Parts: sequence; C-alpha cells; structure tokens
Amino acid sequence: MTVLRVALIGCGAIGTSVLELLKSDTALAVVAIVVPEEGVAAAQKAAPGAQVASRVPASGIDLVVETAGHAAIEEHVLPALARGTPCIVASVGALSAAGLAEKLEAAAVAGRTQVQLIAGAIGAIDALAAARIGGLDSVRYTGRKPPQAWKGTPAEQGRDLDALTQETVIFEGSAREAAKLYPKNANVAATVSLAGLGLDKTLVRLIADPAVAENVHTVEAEGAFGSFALTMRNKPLAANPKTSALTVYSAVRALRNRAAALAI
Ligand SMILES: NC(=O)C1=CN([C@@H]2O[C@H](COP(=O)(O)OP(=O)(O)OC[C@H]3O[C@@H](n4cnc5c(N)ncnc54)[C@H](O)[C@@H]3O)[C@@H](O)[C@H]2O)C=CC1
Ligand SMILES: O=C([O-])CC(=O)C(=O)O
Repeated sequence: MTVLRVALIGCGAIGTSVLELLKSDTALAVVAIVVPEEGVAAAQKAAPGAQVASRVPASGIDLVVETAGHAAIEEHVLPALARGTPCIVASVGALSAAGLAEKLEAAAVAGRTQVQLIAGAIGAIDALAAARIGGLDSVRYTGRKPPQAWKGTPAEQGRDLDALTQETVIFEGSAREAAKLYPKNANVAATVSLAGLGLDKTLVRLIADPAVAENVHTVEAEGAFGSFALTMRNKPLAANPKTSALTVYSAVRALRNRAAALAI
C-alpha cells in the first residue's frame, strides 16, 4: 500500500488532535510538522517521529494540511502549492483578504495541483455549493458561542464578557468583515459564503451567549433549489474553546479521502 507523506502546518488544538487520530492510520504518515519557534517543543512532544521545521520541506511530502491560522496560508500554503504539493486548508477565513483567493488559485495552477478548503466546523457545504449552481437568493449565517470563546477578540471592546447575563450580538455584517475581524472564530462564515453567495452578500451575525456551552452554528439558505435551515451544536475542544471538535474530524476526513479508493 502507498503511504501518503503528510506535512502538518500548526500543532495546536486541532493539529494535536489530528495527530492523535492519525496515529493508527496505515495509509497516512505525518512526516513533518511546521510551527513557529515557540511551538517546536510542543510539536516534538506530540509527534516524536516527525521532522519539526519552520517551512514545509521542499521534497518528500505528498500532501499538506494547514491547521495553524490565517498567516500560515501566505507563509506556507502558497509556496507548497507552487511547488506542486496539494494542500488542505482549515483557515478558510484567510481568503477574506483581498487577492488571497486569486493567489491560491494561481499557485495551484502553477504547481498543477489543488487547494482544498475543508468544511471544518460546519455542515451542508455540499448542499449549499450544489444549490449555488441553480441560483441562490439569500444565505444567512449565525455563529453563537459562550462568552469565553470570544476572549481576545474585538467582542471585548466596550463590554465585560464575564459579566454577560444574556445573549449579545457582537457583530452583524458581511462574511468578509466577520472573517477579518474574528480570524479564529469566523472561518465558518467565510466557508459558508465561499460555497454560497460570496463574502460580501452573505449576512453574518455573531453572538456571545452565556446560556450555551457549545458552539452553535446556523445556516439558512433559499434559492431555486428550495430552502434549508441547519443548526450545528458543536462541542468545543478542551484545548481551545473557540474551536469545535468537528473541525478536527473534518480535517481527518479530508486526509483519509485522499488515501481512500472510495471517498465520501
Ligand atoms: N474551518 C473551520 O471550521 C475552523 C478553522 N479554524 C482555523 O484553525 C486554526 C487553528 O485552530 P486551533 O488549532 O484551535 O488553534 P491553536 O491556537 O490551538 O493552534 C495554532 C497552532 O498553529 C501554530 N501557528 C501559528 N501561526 C503559525 C504559522 N504562521 N505557521 C505555522 N504554524 C503556526 C501555533 O504555534 C499552534 O501550534 C484557527 O486559527 C482557525 O484559522 C479553527 C476552527 C474552525
Ligand atoms: O470551530 C468553530 O466552531 C468555528 C470557528 O471557530 C470558526 O469558524 O473559526
């Protein structure tokens, strides 16, 4: 059996969980982990057999998976694509930056390869992207998380998140703006919009809600296909309350599908 040699970019809450799930995988081997200097020790501990590097190695890698954050797309994914290595991306919100989607496409064309944006913490991306072909009239996305998940974000400006006693809308606007302002919390807003009506026409609401313990994502779409409403109640990862566990499973699914003879 051919074993796909994987480079993992980022080794935080998602990356370490991905490593754990892939440990017993016979078709995929994480041979390199790309992290900044401060992440080297944690990466070495998480995968003692892998090479820990500051760049994706130029050879010996069949597939790259990014679970690091917006900056890693420009820094690591673009050069890997240009060299011809296929890349799987979790930080989809990075594509809200002007010109980055075009740069990714150009790099993939130059490398004769492909960049895959995973669904991550949200479902129904297949239905939405298919519905778009018939024509969509409206797509609304609401992201609701416990107050602690909004720590370290602009949601803290002018309010004490610990003191919230009722649900509070912290953002209302376009997916482009949401993804830019909340790079660790609104990747899903970007994914929904890229699959549907685009970054500027997708209506986004972000809510801090002391009554929820989960990350609750809602998508409502209408178009020529009919309509759907989806609600996900995602368990957050213990290592990062901003991030849903489903994101890990979505990344592992994407990796396993690359190695599988029958993909779903
Ligand atoms: N598509 C989706 O549904 C979701 C996407 N995400 C994306 O995944 C990212 C990672 O999430 P977590 O693992 O929870 O975050 P985390 O903060 O726990 O881990 C981030 C890791 O990436 C490393 N890192 C940071 N900047 C880097 C760079 N420029 N190059 C290489 N490594 C770098 C850090 O050292 C750390 O190991 C988020 O920032 C977000 O962009 C997160 C949740 C859902
Ligand atoms: O993991 C989640 O629930 C969603 C998330 O953080 C994002 O969209 O960036």
